[in-house]
Amino acid sequence: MRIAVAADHAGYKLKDEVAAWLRELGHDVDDLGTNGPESVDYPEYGGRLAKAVGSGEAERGIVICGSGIGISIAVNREPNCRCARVDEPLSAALAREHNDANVLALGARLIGPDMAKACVLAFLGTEFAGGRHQRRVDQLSNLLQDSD
Ligand SMILES: O=C(CO)[C@H](O)[C@H](O)[C@H](O)COP(=O)(O)O
Repeated sequence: MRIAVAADHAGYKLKDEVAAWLRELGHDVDDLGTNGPESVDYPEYGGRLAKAVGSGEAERGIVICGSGIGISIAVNREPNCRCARVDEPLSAALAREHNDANVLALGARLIGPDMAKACVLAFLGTEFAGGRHQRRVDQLSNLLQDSD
């Protein structure tokens, strides 16, 4: 699967670890930065990733900041992205099964690499259930159209 990853300074180390692990698992990973500890702003990196996933360039995205909150808000500004911030695997699976989330947000100051990887595995390994959930996801898209 082609997966884009992005983080701010608080998340880049965890992002690097998750990206290397995803490559070992055989995924194609596009690393959209940041790549060091210098302070940067999460809207820029969330915005880059949102473009990559929203345009279809990447099938899924993973974003990481200190809490996962700011960068998830940034990604959710893109109409074609549904970003879920989670800190345990059941929420990651439900974000796929019920919400067809295509971007996962993690907080590097809140969870460690093992929990992050468990969340990512659940996110990548769970299918959208469709049915009544499709109707609700369609309603989310309609909310954005109505606000134009
Ligand atoms: O957006 C956030 C909080 O909602 C992220 O955790 C950021 O990484 C955090 O705000 C960055 O904080 P810093 O004090 O500038 O390192």
